[in-house]
Amino acid sequence: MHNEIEKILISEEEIQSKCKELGAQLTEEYEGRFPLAIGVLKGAMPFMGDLLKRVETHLEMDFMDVSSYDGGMRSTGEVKIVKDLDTSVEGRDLIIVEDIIDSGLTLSYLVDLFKYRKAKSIKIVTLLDKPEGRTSHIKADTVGFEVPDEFVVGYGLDYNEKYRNLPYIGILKPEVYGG
Ligand SMILES: O=P(O)(O)OC[C@H]1O[C@H](OP(=O)(O)OP(=O)(O)O)[C@H](O)[C@@H]1O
Ligand SMILES: Nc1nc2[nH]cnc2c(=O)[nH]1
Repeated sequence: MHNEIEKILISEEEIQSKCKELGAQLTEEYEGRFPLAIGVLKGAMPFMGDLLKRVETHLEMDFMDVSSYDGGMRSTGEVKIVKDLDTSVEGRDLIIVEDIIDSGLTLSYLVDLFKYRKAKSIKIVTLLDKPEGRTSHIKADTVGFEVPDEFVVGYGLDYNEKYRNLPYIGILKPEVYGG
C-alpha cells in the first residue's frame, strides 16, 4: 500500500506531537466543564482517539456518521446523516472533532444542526484545513495543519474507502486514481 503514496505531507511523529499539544490546550480550556466531544465519522476516528487520549479532564464522547464524498475526490454537495448522535446536545459544550475541512459543507451543516438543537457552545477542532477548497463560510477554532489544495489520504482519510489506516497524511500517485 505504501508504494501507492507519492509523498508524505505530515509524518506520524508530527501528528502525534500535535495531538499532545492540542490535548493540553483542551485540558486547560475544559477543566471542570464536562464537554461532549463529537467525532465525525468515518474520517475523524484516528484523530479523535489520539487527541482525546491527551485530554486530562472528564469529557463525554459520541459519534455522528456523515458523508458527502461517496468515496471519491469531490463533494457531492449533499451531506447525508448515516448515523445520528445518541446524546442530546441541548445545553452542552460541544467539541466537534474533524479530520479535514475542505469545502466546509460538512461542518457548516453540522454547526447549523447543533445550533438548532440548542448546544450551549460549539468548538471546531480539525486536524487538517484546506482553505483553498472552501465554498462555505466556516472557520475552525483549532487547526492542526494547513494542507495545499490537493487530495490527501491517510490517518482516517480515504480514497474509495482505502488508506484510512495509514499512520501519516500523504498524496497518492496519480496512476492510483487514473490521473
Ligand atoms: O469540508 P468538506 O468538503 O465537507 O469535507 C470534509 C469532510 O469530507 C470527509 O468526509 P466524507 O464525506 O468523505 O466521509 P468519511 O469521513 O466517511 O470518509 C471528511 O472526513 C470530512 O468530514
Ligand atoms: N480523503 C479525502 N477526503 C476529503 N474530504 C474532503 N477533502 C478531502 C481530501 O483531501 N481527502
